[in-house]
Amino acid sequence: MITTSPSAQLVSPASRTRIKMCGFTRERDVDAAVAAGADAVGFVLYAKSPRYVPLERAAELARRLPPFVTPVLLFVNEDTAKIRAACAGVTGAIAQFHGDESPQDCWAACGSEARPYLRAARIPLGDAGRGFDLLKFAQDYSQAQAILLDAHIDGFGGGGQTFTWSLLPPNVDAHLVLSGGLTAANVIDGIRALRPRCKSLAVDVSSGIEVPGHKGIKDADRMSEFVTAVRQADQLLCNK
Ligand SMILES: O=C(O)c1ccccc1NCC(=O)[C@H](O)[C@H](O)COP(=O)(O)O
Repeated sequence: MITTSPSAQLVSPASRTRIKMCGFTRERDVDAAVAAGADAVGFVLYAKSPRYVPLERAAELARRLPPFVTPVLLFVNEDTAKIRAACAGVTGAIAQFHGDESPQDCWAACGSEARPYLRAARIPLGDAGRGFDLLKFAQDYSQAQAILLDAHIDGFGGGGQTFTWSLLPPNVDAHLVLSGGLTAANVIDGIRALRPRCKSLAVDVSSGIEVPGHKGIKDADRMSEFVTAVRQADQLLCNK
């Protein structure tokens, strides 16, 4: 017989928020992310990023992943042939396009090979976010597995900044990944604000699980705290 404590709550599968952690460079951090409960682990293949890892290194780190934890390869305006080769070199990888890639670029690199991909929507900070047409973006990139919402910053991504979630449209016909400046302290608010607006919501974090001032170096405690906060959000929404 299975018993639970009186306070234990079952989380329905539909409300388990998937978690992607991004910008890994070290073995121990990948292992800690998996131990903490990450569903996906991202590697930045953009040479100008402080979190850049060459493809061979990304492949080596990704080989540590157990089944059902997905490696995600990040690209910024990369050549189609290089993207295809990179994805082929990392078993089970999906791609994340974080630059100015058109729907046709994404399709040529991944869609035509039936490989899932995420498309980043870089949303202007503050009130300027009002001008971003997410409905059109989601329609334009309807072949993407999900639209990853990030803050528009110099350097494309990993900036640790939040955009204004409340300015997003109330109904988006897409799977969304909330990203940009998430931490254990704000992710519950983010999930509560966004989950009702889309088909499904996952979250993505990089700076918020790092040792402060050390890009690409992750902190095991921060990763655990982040996952704990996401699970709290799931419980809160489950009980509503
Ligand atoms: O992380 C980078 O350095 C990076 C560079 C260029 C393009 C994308 C990059 N990261 C993308 C991510 O998926 C990050 O997780 C996302 O931007 C959120 O980052 P943060 O605000 O630091 O949590």
